[in-house]
Amino acid sequence: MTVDFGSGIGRVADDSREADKDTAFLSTRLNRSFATEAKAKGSQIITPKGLIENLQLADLDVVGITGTNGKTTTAAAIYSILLDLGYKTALQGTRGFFINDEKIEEKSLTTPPSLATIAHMAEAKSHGCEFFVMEVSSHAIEQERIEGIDFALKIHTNVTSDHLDYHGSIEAYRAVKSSFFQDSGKKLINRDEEILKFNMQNAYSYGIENPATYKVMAYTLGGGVSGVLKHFETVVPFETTLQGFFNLYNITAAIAAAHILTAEEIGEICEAAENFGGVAGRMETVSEDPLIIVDFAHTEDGIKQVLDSLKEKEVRVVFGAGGDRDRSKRPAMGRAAASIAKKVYLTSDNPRSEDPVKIIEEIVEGITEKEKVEKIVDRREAIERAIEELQPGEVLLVLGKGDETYQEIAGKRIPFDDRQTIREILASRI
Ligand SMILES: CC(=O)N[C@H]1[C@@H](OP(=O)(O)OP(=O)(O)OC[C@H]2O[C@@H](n3ccc(=O)[nH]c3=O)[C@H](O)[C@@H]2O)O[C@H](CO)[C@@H](O)[C@@H]1O[C@H](C)C(=O)N[C@@H](C)C(=O)N[C@H](CCC(=O)O)C(=O)O
Ligand SMILES: Nc1ncnc2c1ncn2[C@@H]1O[C@H](COP(=O)(O)OP(=O)(O)OP(=O)(O)O)[C@@H](O)[C@H]1O
Ligand SMILES: N[C@H](CCC[C@H](N)C(=O)O)C(=O)O
Ligand SMILES: [Mg+2]
Repeated sequence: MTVDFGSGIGRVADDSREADKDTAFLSTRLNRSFATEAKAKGSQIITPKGLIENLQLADLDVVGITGTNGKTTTAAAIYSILLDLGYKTALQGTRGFFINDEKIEEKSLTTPPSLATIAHMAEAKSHGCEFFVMEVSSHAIEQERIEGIDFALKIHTNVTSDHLDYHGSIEAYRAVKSSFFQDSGKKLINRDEEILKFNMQNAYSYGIENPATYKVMAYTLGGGVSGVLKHFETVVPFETTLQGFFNLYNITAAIAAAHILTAEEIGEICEAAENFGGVAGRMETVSEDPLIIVDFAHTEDGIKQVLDSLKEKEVRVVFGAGGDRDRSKRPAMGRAAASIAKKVYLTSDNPRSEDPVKIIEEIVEGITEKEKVEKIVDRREAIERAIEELQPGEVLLVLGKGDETYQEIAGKRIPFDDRQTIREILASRI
């Protein structure tokens, strides 16, 4: 891509084929081998650090959130709190790019390539933003898409298991996540998890079970996650409309982050947190009666967390697993769902170039309670069957796609939205 930053550095490209004497070449880990070619075309070579300096972005406070699950939710909560407190803020992540409550770009990657992120940072600064909240994926850490960014705060949500196809092993995945936290900058760590290795300097922590800088002393989950937060001598209550125990971690991390980043009173921050309504497609109640919830759980831990948070109810689950993605998570997802749910309807979730029937079989391999399984390749039919069989008092969970608006089959994106599909099926039954 090429970005025109205007007067000063002017045009910058991260592809040697777009570089010339008027277009500087941003040299990164991914394209360094093409720098000689760009130079030969008369292009000035610049590094991400050099570009950030040139654009004078140092006073933009960048907040980076990483972890297997909860990045989008925690990032959105921080963004919402900071905006509510009156700070101009930008948000970059899985759902796209936003500035001061306005959507600027549609979703692409969770962490875009270096040049795109720096362009977003420049845009945020030109809109007067003080904060730039971004999700940092494990791919981005490994590929150094975040090179040159001096983070004001780095946040850890959790490290369970995903993307092992890319990283090769769970050890390699954990090492990549840990590598993000080795510098002496400010960091906020989930104390209830012991997987992450981090530099203790400037480390703050949050937790529910273990002693932490920001510690949840008591909580309730009914009707929305609420609790009492203790920070040294200060004890403050907070209330939210978020569903699920795991969201207690996300909101606590967000409150702690806002407190570390600003000079605001923690009580004010907790009040602002109450206005965060959650993220589309994450524990989104699509229908109250019958109770049907759509969630983006697409890992073993995500499924476990969502089911655990509804354990007082009988639950039916519709889900699949993505094609051309980590295959090792498929049986584990099956096991997690079938060990708690009354019935699982296995279906397609972006099979991409793979055979959806084979993906379903790989999920089934992890399930011992085979009598609980029904396989329906067509996702709409699977949802239809589950709604048909849903008994009074039960909950239907439709997992994996969240706010996605397509189903990717054989390289084609076909419009499909779980929430809309559920509404259509319910409407046709009246
Ligand atoms: C596997 C993977 O992550 N691949 C990423 C990688 O692709 P690549 O290494 O194949 O790129 P490449 O084509 O070799 O080019 C490397 C660089 O050389 C440059 N180039 C290339 C040719 C040339 O002649 N001259 C030249 O300068 C290219 O412009 C590019 O800058 O570098 C590209 C440019 O930065 C990325 O767009 C691409 O992401 C692909 C599209 C992708 O799907 N990635 C997914 C898996 C991903 O990153 N997902 C994560 C996690 C999702 C989550 O859990 O939330 C994400 O952050 O979204
Ligand atoms: N703190 C958490 N711990 C465990 N699971 C969580 C947590 N927060 C969210 N989840 C589960 O993970 C799903 C995805 O949440 P979210 O979109 O916030 O994560 P993410 O890390 O951004 O995911 P992705 O990498 O796919 O973009 C949720 O729908 C929920 O099922
Ligand atoms: N960030 C995740 C999202 C997975 C969502 C699920 N619907 C799928 O397609 O597997 C990934 O790209 O692996
Ligand atoms: Mg995300």
